[in-house]
Amino acid sequence: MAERSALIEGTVVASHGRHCMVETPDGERRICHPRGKKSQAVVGDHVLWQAAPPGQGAAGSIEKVLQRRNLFYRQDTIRTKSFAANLDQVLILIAAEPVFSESQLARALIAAEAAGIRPLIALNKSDLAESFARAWERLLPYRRMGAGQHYGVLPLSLALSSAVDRAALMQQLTAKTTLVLGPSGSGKSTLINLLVPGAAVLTGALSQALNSGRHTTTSTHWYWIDQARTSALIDSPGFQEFGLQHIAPMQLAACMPDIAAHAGHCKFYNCTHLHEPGCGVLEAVKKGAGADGASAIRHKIYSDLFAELSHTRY
Ligand SMILES: Nc1nc2c(ncn2[C@@H]2O[C@H](COP(=O)(O)OP(=O)(O)OP(=O)(O)O)[C@@H](O)[C@H]2O)c(=O)[nH]1
Ligand SMILES: [Zn+2]
Repeated sequence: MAERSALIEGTVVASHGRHCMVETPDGERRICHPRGKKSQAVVGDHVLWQAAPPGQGAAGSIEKVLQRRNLFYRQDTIRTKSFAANLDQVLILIAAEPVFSESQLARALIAAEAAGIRPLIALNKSDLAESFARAWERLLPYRRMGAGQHYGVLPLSLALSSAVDRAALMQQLTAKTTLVLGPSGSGKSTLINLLVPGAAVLTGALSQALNSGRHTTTSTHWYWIDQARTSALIDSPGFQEFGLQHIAPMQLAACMPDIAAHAGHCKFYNCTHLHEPGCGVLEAVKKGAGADGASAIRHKIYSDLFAELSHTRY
């Protein structure tokens, strides 16, 4: 029987289907396959892997996925998509154009809250003055949440003011692992290329290695953004159709900080904030989007989601 080689620690830095690229602490990278269903890993996972026995190829095997600090995922009625594990924050990049879907933004933020991961919002293309002003206005409730140490919105002009944006982003990203999400066209590639010169070439090579030579862009990638390899960005597709089936309707309010802020004032402890008398949230909505009120649009997103998550529960 061939002697089993030692277990080596590593971090998953790319994944495609069942194939992973694992990086050791000293920066060496190796393609690994999971040993069984239990060792199915996602980008950001810390794993124990093993080299193949001599003469059996270069690919290693993932023997164990170490306990996760968190997992960012979405879930529709039939499928779960895991984006990445062990994150410090999720950066949601939207832009003045194309016009972003507030429902999609809200869903991603709720998923982050539910997983206990800090969300950040950045609004790109500030050079498109008129549409930027409109988008900035739409983001008022989210900018307000920023005042309470929550979200805040970082204005960017990635294609134009690169040095300024680079500094502003590095301030947020240094010494952290950050997942970047955003709708198509918001500037994700521009952002990655600004922080990781040569990223496109890197990604192409990784995708080819993992996908047996065929080029693909539908995988998740980890990039170091500093020499010391303490700050990382993870680029992942799949911002659309952000299912939240893993969240119970009664858990929703706690995942929306501006709604939660008023939920403590409700008459009933199990208030749904939809129709009850003496509801603190409904009273805040009546006051409007002022400083002590709540946004009607945000409450509409809340009630639509509440209905969606209630209907599909069985
Ligand atoms: N006006 C303006 N255009 C920008 C800015 N940043 C990026 N763009 C442009 O927006 C378009 C989309 O940028 P990408 O970086 O390709 O966006 P993406 O999010 O990677 O898009 P997908 O590849 O579709 O996922 C490109 O034509 C960029 O040149 C900006 O600050 N201002
Ligand atoms: Zn209530």
